[in-house]
Amino acid sequence: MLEVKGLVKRFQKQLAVDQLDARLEGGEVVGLLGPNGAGKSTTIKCIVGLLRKDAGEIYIGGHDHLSLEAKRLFAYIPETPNVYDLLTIDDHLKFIAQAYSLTHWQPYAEELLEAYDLLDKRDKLGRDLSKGMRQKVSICCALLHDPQVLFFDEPMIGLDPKAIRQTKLIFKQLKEKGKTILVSTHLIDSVEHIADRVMIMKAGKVVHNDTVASLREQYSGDALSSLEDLFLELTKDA
Ligand SMILES: Nc1ncnc2c1ncn2[C@@H]1O[C@H](COP(=O)(O)OP(=O)(O)OP(=O)(O)O)[C@@H](O)[C@H]1O
Repeated sequence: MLEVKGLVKRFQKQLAVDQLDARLEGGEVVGLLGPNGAGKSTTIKCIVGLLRKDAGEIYIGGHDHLSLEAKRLFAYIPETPNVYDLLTIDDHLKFIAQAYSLTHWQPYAEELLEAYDLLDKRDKLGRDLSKGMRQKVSICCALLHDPQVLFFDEPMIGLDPKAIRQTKLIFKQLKEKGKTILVSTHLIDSVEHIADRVMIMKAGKVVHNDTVASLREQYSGDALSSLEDLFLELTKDA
C-alpha cells in the first residue's frame, strides 16, 4: 500500500533522510520511532508531498504519491495542526466533505465530534480553538473521508488524557477496518500494542525494522521489557 524507495531529502548541507526504503502492506500498522531530529517528520512530509524529495520514488496504492489517485487514498495528520481561522469546526467538516464529494457524511462527523468532546464547540471559529482542540479537529477532518492509508505525525501532542485514550481507540478501530497506518510518535506506549511493526530511524536512516516481539528477542532477551526500554537500548548512542 505504501512503497518508498531510496528517499533522500536534504536541507542545504543537512542530510535529513538518507536513502530510506520502506514498505507497508495493506492493513499494516507501523510505528515510526526515533530520537529528535532522526528524520521522521521529514520522511512523512515527503511521502505526503509537503516537502519536495531530492531523490527516490514513493507510491501509495500503486500510484505515484503526488498523483490525484494517491491523494484520494490517504490522510495526513500533521504535527502542528492547521485550522482555518474564520471557519467553525462544522465548516471544516463541510469543507472536507465537499472537497472529497462525500455524501451522507454527517452521521460519521457527529460520531467523531462526540468522540472528541467537540459537539458543544462545533460553532467555534478556528482562531478561538486551543491547541488540543485544533489537533482534535485535524484528526476528525482527516478521518472523515474514510482514507485507506493514514499518516500520523505525533498525533498525541497537545491532547488531553481522554483524547489520547480516544485516539488509541481510533487506531484500534482503524486497524480492525484494515487501514494502513504509519504513525510517528515519542509516546511509545501509544503504538506498542497495535503496531504490527516498528521502524526506528536514526540520522535519516531506518536502523531497525521489525516486530516488537522480534526486536525484543534479538536485542533484549527479556520478554517483559517494554518497547520504550527497547527503544532506549537501540538508540542509546544517538
Ligand atoms: N525546514 C528545515 N530546514 C532545515 N533543516 C530542517 C528542516 N526541517 C528539518 N530539518 C532538519 O532535518 C533533520 C530531521 O528533522 P525531522 O524534523 O524530520 O526530525 P524528527 O525525527 O521528526 O524529529 P522530532 O522527533 O524532533 O520531531 C533535523 O536535523 C532537522 O534539524
